[in-house]
Amino acid sequence: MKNKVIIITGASSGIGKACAEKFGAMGAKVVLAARNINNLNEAATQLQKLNIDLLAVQCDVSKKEDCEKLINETVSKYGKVDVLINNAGISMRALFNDTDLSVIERVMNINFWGTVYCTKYALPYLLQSKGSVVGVSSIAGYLGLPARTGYSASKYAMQGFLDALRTENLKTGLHVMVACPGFTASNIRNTALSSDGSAQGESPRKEEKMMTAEEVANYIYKGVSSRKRTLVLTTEGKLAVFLGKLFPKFIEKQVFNKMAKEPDSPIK
Ligand SMILES: NC(=O)c1ccc[n+]([C@@H]2O[C@H](COP(=O)([O-])OP(=O)(O)OC[C@H]3O[C@@H](n4cnc5c(N)ncnc54)[C@H](O)[C@@H]3O)[C@@H](O)[C@H]2O)c1
Repeated sequence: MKNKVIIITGASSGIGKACAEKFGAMGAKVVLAARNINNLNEAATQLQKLNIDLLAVQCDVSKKEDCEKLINETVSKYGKVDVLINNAGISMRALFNDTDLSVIERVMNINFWGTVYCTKYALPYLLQSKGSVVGVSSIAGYLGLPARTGYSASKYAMQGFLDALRTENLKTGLHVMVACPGFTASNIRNTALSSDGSAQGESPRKEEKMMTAEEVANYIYKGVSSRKRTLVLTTEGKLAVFLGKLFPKFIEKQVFNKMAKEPDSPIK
């Protein structure tokens, strides 16, 4: 990764920040993209202390013009793009029947459209470098998770988009990877949207028992380096994806029962 230029969206926390640290530590030039300027500056300061060569760009991935600016500023500073990691994401927890449509739209705008916009503007440069596009998806992109209709829809859509892009580019040298972490300790469950669009403000799970963002970043780093097609990161996840294809009704029941047991679950 020495001197490769890596753009990471949602890079001020969790998996995105851990990826920035990992790729930066391996000699890459890292472009941090995040919405909140204070969080972005804080992450940039921490990474600069590790002597990582970086550019910080304020970017709300749900806005086309921000994504275009992100790619333009990257190319102005570094002259190329080698890897784009579409990591920015938001979740939700509410039954569809109770959920305001604006919640589903917001989740789609960030998780799906954010990926499409960034990829669109970066693609000419990625084709030149025969680089990599990564989508940080989820098991929710393989299985329809209850109380996560918008989240599952956004990750299925992201995966469909990236799978089609990969097929379209079989002869161009572009590498496309879908990474599906299992439960990973982060803010994603705290910031998940409720039925009215407010943040949940708490996690229904024991975060300390989950994979760490650093572990996920190591897998993503290895996946990009060896140009893997997909990464499903936990044994439980691998099993669920595999069995979900063979025995969909059985897996639906398992998923329902498991998620109905979460302390604040709306599923009955
Ligand atoms: N943590 C998990 O259990 C888990 C599991 C599977 C997949 N994922 C996926 O991993 C990715 C990273 O999530 P995380 O777990 O590190 O949580 P996180 O909340 O720490 O990271 C998400 C990042 O995206 C940013 N973001 C949200 N909306 C944005 C926008 N409009 N523009 C730019 N940035 C925006 C957030 O500010 C945050 O920095 C997400 O796409 C998530 O869906 C997480």
